[in-house]
Amino acid sequence: MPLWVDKYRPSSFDKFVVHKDIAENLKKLVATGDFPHTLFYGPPGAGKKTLVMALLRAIYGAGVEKVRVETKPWQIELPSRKLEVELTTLSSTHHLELNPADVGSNDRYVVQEIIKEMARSRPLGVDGSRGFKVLVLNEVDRLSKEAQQGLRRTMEKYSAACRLVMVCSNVSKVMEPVRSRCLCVRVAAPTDEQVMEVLQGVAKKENLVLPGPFAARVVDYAGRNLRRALLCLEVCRAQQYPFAEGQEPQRADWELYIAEVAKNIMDEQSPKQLYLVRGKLYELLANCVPPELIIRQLTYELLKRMDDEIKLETVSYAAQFEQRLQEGAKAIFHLEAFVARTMSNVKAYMVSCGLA
Ligand SMILES: Nc1ncnc2c1ncn2[C@@H]1O[C@H](COP(=O)(O)OP(=O)(O)OP(=O)(O)O)[C@@H](O)[C@H]1O
Repeated sequence: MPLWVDKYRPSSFDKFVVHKDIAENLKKLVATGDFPHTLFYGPPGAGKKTLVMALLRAIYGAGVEKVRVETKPWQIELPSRKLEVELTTLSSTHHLELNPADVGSNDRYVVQEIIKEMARSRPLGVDGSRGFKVLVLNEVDRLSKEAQQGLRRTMEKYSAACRLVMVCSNVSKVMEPVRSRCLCVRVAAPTDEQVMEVLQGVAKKENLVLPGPFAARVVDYAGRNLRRALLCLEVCRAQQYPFAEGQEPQRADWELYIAEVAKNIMDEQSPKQLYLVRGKLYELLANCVPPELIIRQLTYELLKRMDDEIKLETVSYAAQFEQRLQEGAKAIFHLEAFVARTMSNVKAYMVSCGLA
């Protein structure tokens, strides 16, 4: 049984509930018979992947949905040595999808090699004209600078044989020369009203009665992330149905853990407490919670617990340390520095109020 997020993903542009305007424009673009390299960017759960899938379907028809998942080694000839990297790809006869950042520092070779290989096997159109294949690259914001430079060169060289469709959440980490060679499509987070509309649509198709106050709580919990909203609704459905008006969405374990870290920071500000919090941050990282998500969620939980006077400063430091996180290598340094700075601010504020 597919999850609701997959089951109710609109497959064609006409069925879109949100981003109808983008869908309409892409539809017109495809109708011209060609389209440029495209870069979709926007926050998690905003609907980027759904747009990419609908775009592929609009170009090639339902055939693109018959995909093969393969993990195969790629042999890459370098001037000095032979390199072998293993990469998982998802492909149909018309397109290939991959996550080049998964191969770490070898990403630059992978990007060039795969595009070259694709260009070699250029498909024929139904009328005998030479068609093009689409290469979908996910998380291009995680690609190294060298890989992005390679991408830019290959994009130009093979533009007749293949089109790139790139997806990322942080567009500022994609270099300007790549961005300027693409049609950049901003996929904004849906509004709370739109998330509600999607939830109501799914509830209707599943024949569920969705009480207003409960639905509003799910929307609030989702924080304008459609995937989160749908997953939450499905979990709640499994836990208790009929839904109760006062039913609370179940929060994930990592979220509860971060809430506990925020509580630790607000309870005591000392080197000993910082040491305790460091252990918990390591635990989160070891469980593959992305550092950017940790800092964002931690800030959110801290704001709930602190006085208005220090909120602005906390947000400003969170932004500063998040940027260092993006630029630096060791996430734990920046996370811990943010915690130490917050503890220091909270302590100074309490002293100034005569509370400590
Ligand atoms: N336009 C839409 N109308 C209705 N539902 C949508 C729409 N776009 C997305 N959804 C629903 O939201 C879910 C999440 O969307 P999607 O996977 O496209 O997000 P994303 O931006 O690619 O997220 P991430 O960056 O985290 O991978 C989809 O599985 C689908 O069910």
